[in-house]
Amino acid sequence: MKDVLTIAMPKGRIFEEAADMLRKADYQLPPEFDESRKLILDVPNENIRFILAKPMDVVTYVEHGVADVGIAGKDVMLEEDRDVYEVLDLKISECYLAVAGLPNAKLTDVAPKVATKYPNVASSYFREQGEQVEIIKLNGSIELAPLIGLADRIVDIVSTGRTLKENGLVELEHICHITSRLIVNPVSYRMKDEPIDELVERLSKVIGG
Ligand SMILES: Nc1ncnc2c1ncn2[C@@H]1O[C@H](COP(=O)(O)OP(=O)(O)OP(=O)(O)O)[C@@H](O)[C@H]1O
Ligand SMILES: O=P(O)(O)OC[C@H]1O[C@H](OP(=O)(O)OP(=O)(O)O)[C@H](O)[C@@H]1O
Repeated sequence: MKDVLTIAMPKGRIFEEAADMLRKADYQLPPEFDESRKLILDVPNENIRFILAKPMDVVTYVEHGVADVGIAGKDVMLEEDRDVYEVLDLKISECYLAVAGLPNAKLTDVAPKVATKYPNVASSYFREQGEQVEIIKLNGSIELAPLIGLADRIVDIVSTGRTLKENGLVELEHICHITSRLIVNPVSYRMKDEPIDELVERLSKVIGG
C-alpha cells in the first residue's frame, strides 16, 4: 500500500473554503468531515489523513513532518519564519493586514505603542518605515487596545472592515494582501512527491477556473 498523505487543515474561518476547494478538486470527503469533532479524519479511498489544527499551529505540524502538507494563511507565514515550502496560493480567505487607530489621534514624540497579534510583521513594517514603535503582543480583540488606552495604534487583519467601523477606528496604512497557502514539509516533498504533485495540480485547476 502507498504511503498515506497527511494534510493539516486549519479549523475556523479557513476550513469551509478549504474543504470546498478540495471537493471541487474531486477529493471525496465524507459528509461528517464538516461536522465532526474528531481531530483526525481518515479518507481511505483517497489515501489521505486529515488532521484539524488551530490556524497558527498548522505550520508547526508541517514543519515537524507529522503532517506532509497544510493550509495556512499568509499572515501566519509572514509572522514566523518556518522551514516549510509554500507551493501554492489558494486565493481563499482573502483579507489584508493594516495599521489602524482612532481618528485624529495626537502624535506622540516618544515611540507610539502598537498592539497586535503579529509582533514580527508589525516590527518589520515599522522598521522599514523608519518609525520607532513599542510593540504590545495581544492574542485577540486587538481593536480594544486603542479604545481603552493600551495602545496608540494596532496592526491587525481587516476583511469587511466592520470591526474597525463598529469600534470607531480608521484604517491608517495598508500593509499587505493575505490569502491562504498550501505548504509542504521539505522531506515529504521528496518522499511523497507523487501525491503532493497530484494535489497541487488538482488544486491549481480549481484556482485556474
Ligand atoms: N476577518 C478575518 N480575520 C482573521 N483572519 C482572517 C479573516 N479573514 C481571513 N482570515 C484568515 O483566517 C485565518 C484565521 O482564522 P481564524 O479566525 O479561524 O483563526 P484565529 O483567529 O487565528 O484563531 P482563534 O481566534 O481561534 O484563536 C488567518 O490566519 C487569516 O489568514
Ligand atoms: O474586517 P472584519 O470583517 O471585521 O474582520 C476583521 C476582524 O476579524 C478578526 O478577529 P476575529 O473575529 O478572528 O477575533 P479575534 O479578535 O478574537 O482574533 C480580526 O482580528 C479583526 O478583528
